[in-house]
Amino acid sequence: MLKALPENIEVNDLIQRLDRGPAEHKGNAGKALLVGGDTGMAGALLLAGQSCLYLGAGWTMLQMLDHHSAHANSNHPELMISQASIKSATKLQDLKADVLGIGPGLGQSELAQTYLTSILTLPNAPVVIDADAINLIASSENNLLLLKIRNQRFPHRTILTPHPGEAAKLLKTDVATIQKNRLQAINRLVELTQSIVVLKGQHTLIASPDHSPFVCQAGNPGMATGGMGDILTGCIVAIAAQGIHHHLDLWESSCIAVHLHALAADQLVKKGVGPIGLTPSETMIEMRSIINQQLKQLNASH
Ligand SMILES: NC(=O)C1=CN([C@@H]2O[C@H](COP(=O)(O)OP(=O)(O)OC[C@H]3O[C@@H](n4cnc5c(N)ncnc54)[C@H](OP(=O)(O)O)[C@@H]3O)[C@@H](O)[C@H]2O)[C@@H](O)CC1
Ligand SMILES: Nc1ncnc2c1ncn2[C@@H]1O[C@H](COP(=O)(O)OP(=O)(O)O)[C@@H](O)[C@H]1O
Repeated sequence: MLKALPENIEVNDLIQRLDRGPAEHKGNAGKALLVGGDTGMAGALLLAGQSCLYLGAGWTMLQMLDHHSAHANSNHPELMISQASIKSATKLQDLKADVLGIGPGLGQSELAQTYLTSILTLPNAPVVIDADAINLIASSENNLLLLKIRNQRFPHRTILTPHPGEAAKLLKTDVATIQKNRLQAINRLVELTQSIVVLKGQHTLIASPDHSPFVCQAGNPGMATGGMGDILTGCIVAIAAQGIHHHLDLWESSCIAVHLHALAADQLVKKGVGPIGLTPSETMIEMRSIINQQLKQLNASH
């Protein structure tokens, strides 16, 4: 039988490591960089960025491909948004982000490919690969090779978060085949990519070359709305960025994020916010509430 996520990973114990000491500063919460948001999909990158902000990253920087949207966002002036260009792709090294995420609304342009290559060849920093960045890997043997080389050199520092459509592209099959045997699919995805993998959809699975699959029993069909995956990406990046100083690796950060994301959606449905019309924007705020409530409870019990 599959192990369930909250019990076996002891998510609460992991969340406790995010507790902030009185003298902590933003450097302790980590520098996050997200890349995506091509024309017509700027919202995907903004959602990932806002989620990263609400889940506690010290700095959230966005490299936006759509030049019309690459400017300060008055609803969220905290986000440091700049225009993506071939020049900045090569400058990623200088930015020294603690954790990077690529994919939300990225598209599959030449510039998107340039960023993916730059990020896959960056040393050390944990990387979250989502959406079109996964599609780019699925459609290029060279990208898959770069991913495998990265995993050989820096194991446990890359995660892919495919939904069943993206998983089908990676495995050169169809969505029905993925859904018929999700366990087999995630095992094949881990074997193919040598990465941590989150296979999204009802009963999200998470596995890695060192961890057999766990299932997330939380979550509901209210989550079937555009942008819901983008906020998961932002959340993983935020928690992994804090994890650098708070001793959480990418696997642990991803388990927390998957659990929080689904739990938040379930809590909102219980309150009558959804399933119909549940939004990613509401879900990320609920995720923030849950994490802070849990920290408060854990502190009170010690
Ligand atoms: N506000 C914005 O700017 C937004 C921008 N966005 C950005 O748009 C880009 C393209 O993303 P997208 O959503 O348009 O289509 P995409 O993900 O390629 O394929 C969808 C197909 O995959 C499948 N499938 C998916 N889930 C499944 C499941 N659980 N269970 C079963 N099947 C499932 C399903 O295939 P079907 O079954 O229909 O054959 C479905 O039709 C991407 O970069 C993203 O970040 C979005 O984030 C939205 C908000
Ligand atoms: N029926 C469902 N039950 C549980 N979770 C769901 C369901 N439908 C969607 N989700 C979750 O919502 C998110 C959707 O992500 P994704 O398809 O990548 O959306 P987008 O690309 O629009 O951001 C995933 O985390 C997925 O697990």
